[in-house]
Formats: sequence, C-alpha cells, structure tokens
Amino acid sequence: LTASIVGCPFSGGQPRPGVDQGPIHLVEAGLIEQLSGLGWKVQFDGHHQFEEINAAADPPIGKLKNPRLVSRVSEAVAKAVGGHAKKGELPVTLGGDHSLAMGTISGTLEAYPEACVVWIDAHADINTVETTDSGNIHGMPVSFLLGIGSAVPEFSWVKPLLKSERIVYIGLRDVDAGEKRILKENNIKAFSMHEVDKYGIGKVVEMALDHVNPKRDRPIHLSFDVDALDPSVAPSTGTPVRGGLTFREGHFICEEIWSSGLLVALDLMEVNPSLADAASVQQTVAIGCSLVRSALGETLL
Ligand SMILES: N[C@@H](CC/C=C/[B-](O)(O)O)C(=O)O
Ligand SMILES: [Mn+2]
Ligand SMILES: [Mn+2]
Ligand SMILES: [Mn+2]
Repeated sequence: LTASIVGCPFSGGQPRPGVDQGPIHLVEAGLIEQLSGLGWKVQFDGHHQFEEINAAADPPIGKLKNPRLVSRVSEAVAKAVGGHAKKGELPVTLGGDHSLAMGTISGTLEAYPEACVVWIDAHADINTVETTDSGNIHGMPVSFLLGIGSAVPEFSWVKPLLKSERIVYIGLRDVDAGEKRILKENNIKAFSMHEVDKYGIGKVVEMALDHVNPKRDRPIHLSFDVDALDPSVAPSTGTPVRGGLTFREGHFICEEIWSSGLLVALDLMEVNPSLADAASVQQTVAIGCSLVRSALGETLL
C-alpha cells in the first residue's frame, strides 16, 4: 500500500500568514517515518511550489480574495491528487488552508466518481459567491464542488462532481446564516457538536456513514480541518472555535473511517504553526501527525 504525501504550503484561501508552513512542520515532525513504521510505502517528492501571483494581477472578484491564485493552486492539487489516486495510491494532502479541498476532492472524484466525502470541521465551508461575508475562499470549497452559487469563470475547471447526498459533516458549530440556509435547501446531512454531545461520537460516525455510504461500498474521502477539534486540543489554527471535538473524538473518527476499509484519500488541513507559543504549536503539529496515523491504520491495541 502506497501513501503519497501531497505537501501543499498554501495560505491564499484565508488572511492569516503561517498556514502555508503547516506541511513543512508536519513532515519535519516525522510523519513520513511514522507512516513507514505502520508499514506504508510512502511517496514524497517534496512540497509543492506554488508560484505567487502579485496582488495587482489578482484583484478580488466580488468579495473573493486571491481568486486566480486559489483557483490555479487548487487545480494543480486536483491533478496531483487525481494522479496518485488513479495509480491506486492513497493521497495524503497536508495543508495549507481548506480552500485546497476544492482540488483534493475534485481529484478524488475524477478517480472515484462514486466516492463520498466525510468533512470534519467547525465550519461548513459552503459559502457561495453570494453568501460569503469574508471573501476568504477557505470558507467556500464545498459550494464549488457542488456547483451551487453563481459561476465564477476563473473557477470553471471545477466540475460539479459532488452530489449533496454524498457529503456529510461532523463537528459543525460555527456556520454562517447563509450556510445554514444552503445546508437546509440542499438537504445536506450535518452532525453538529450538539449531535456529538447527544449521541456520542460512535453513533454519530455510524449515522454519518449510514447516510453517505449505506452499503459501505463507496470509497471515502476524509477531509479533516484541525479546527474541528477543541482549541484546547489543537490551538494553533486560523479560525479556532470553542466547544470542539476532544482528542479522542477526533481520533475515533479517523480510526473508524480506516476500519471501514474504504478510505481512498485524506486531507489534514489548517495547521498554522505560527499562531501560538512553541508548546502549543508542537501540540497542534503532533496531533496532526497523530490523526493521519490513525486514519492510516494505527490502532491502540
Ligand atoms: N464561515 C467563515 C469561516 C470559514 C472557515 C474556513 B475553514 O473551515 O476552512 O477554517 C467564512 O466564510 O469566512
Ligand atoms: Mn505517485
Ligand atoms: Mn475548513
Ligand atoms: Mn474550519
């Protein structure tokens, strides 16, 4: 089994510097050796180099910030992830901000048209051109993947390959008004922290998979935004929100998805190693590595 590390030093989907350093810190913390230790053949041909576009050449489109840069980077990521997936490798994309998921999930769906998406996040990341307040495209990737909201020519490469019944959320607790409307209108299944409290993480993961993968016969793309975890657990991230998943709840999701035997692609996003003191950064990077290991088969016994 080959895991292909897709290191994406990219921060253009959001305003806080540093998240582009996430992949470097995860690899430097020994992630590759850790995965080899689990028996994986690990491919890593260096972090992607995304050349900048100077601001003058990339003015906002409506509210959208860095649109041409975000589009071009995600398109490159789609090709990389799709290429690895088509060769039967398991792409492990290290972010970088969550706008990259426009690329990773496009790549996965090219290779596995029947794949479903399990999105772990405090946020729904489903704002459209019409509903976004911030214009930060890391809050929008799911709308592009679904093909909802008015089209933006610069993003015409993104095909609406994702169906709303093939995505499920766990961990939501900071969803914009417009996003709440979109989730309802599109009947998108979402397990917020309320449901996690009410049913427990075990039942929530079971219900989530029952929704998107009832016969457990569909490939799974797991897109994990570390801000789904409580800030006390993963402090060094750009949009922290209190009342998140515990260390164990986060790991349980990864362990359970692995044990389904259906994982075909993983994103570990929004580790920003520049937002906290050294100990908190180290803690966040370490949990990032730990979640990847759990998603790739590390067990407690
Ligand atoms: N909903 C907010 C926050 C977006 C958060 C994105 B993240 O989940 O990728 O961190 C926005 O649209 O700006
Ligand atoms: Mn490869
Ligand atoms: Mn996100
Ligand atoms: Mn988030």
